[in-house]
Amino acid sequence: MTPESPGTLRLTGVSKTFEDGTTALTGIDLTVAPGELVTLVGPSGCGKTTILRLAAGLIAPSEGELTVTADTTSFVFQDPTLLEWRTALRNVELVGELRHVPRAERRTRALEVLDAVGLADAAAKHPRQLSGGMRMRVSIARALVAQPDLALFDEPFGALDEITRLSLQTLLQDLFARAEFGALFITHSVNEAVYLSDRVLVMGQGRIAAEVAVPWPHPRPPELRYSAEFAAVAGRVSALLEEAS
Ligand SMILES: Nc1ncnc2c1ncn2[C@@H]1O[C@H](COP(=O)(O)OP(=O)(O)OP(=O)(O)O)[C@@H](O)[C@H]1O
Repeated sequence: MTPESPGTLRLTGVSKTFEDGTTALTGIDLTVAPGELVTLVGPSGCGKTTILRLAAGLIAPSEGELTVTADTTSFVFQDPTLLEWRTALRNVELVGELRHVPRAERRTRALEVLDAVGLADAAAKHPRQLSGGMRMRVSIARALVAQPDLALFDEPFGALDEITRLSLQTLLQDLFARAEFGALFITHSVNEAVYLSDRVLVMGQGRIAAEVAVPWPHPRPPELRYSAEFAAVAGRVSALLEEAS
């Protein structure tokens, strides 16, 4: 068997039953290839977060095999979890500090990434001085400054208003097109899943019920979301979601 390239996540026949007897997942087969963005959509309680927690190594499968071949894995959650007493810049720099990257180098890199997420002018601000969308941009910058080959996103835009959400979707897939990290992304929004990902996995209760390939290369223009071809793919995902629920 050849070794997997960095950025690969693979679950084979994975099941998860918690200590209280709840079976959250049964027979999950899932692969995220290097540089591929895969989304999971499904009704509340179908097991999306459990898959992400398995991938993050926070919990172990009850059955089956899970392999993560990544030098660096980053996480982005719905709550940006920033340190309130540090500026945006110093929140992003923290990753380099923990890795003992020399000060000048980590500062330069953090400024570059803040610029990439459109926050160059807000580097000196504290989290309380930032809007919800700006805080999420800092959280994304903190994830990307580590130069991950795999990134795990647990509904990062779920708490944001529609306009902010659309602009962060555009930003994320631009960053994705440039950095080419592999990603597993959870969302409740079918449009978000189709716009961002290469493949949408539709979940039913504890299992993957269907898969839809999304044909367009990254970066994708924001207007794609208003086209007939986009509506056709999103419609297919919605129908499968209804069937699986
Ligand atoms: N630690 C735990 N102990 C027992 N049961 C759990 C635990 N964590 C999750 N579950 C159960 O596993 C199932 C799947 O939960 P999970 O959080 O993965 O769903 P989800 O699809 O992410 O839901 P949502 O969209 O609402 O976030 C649910 O029935 C949940 O109650």
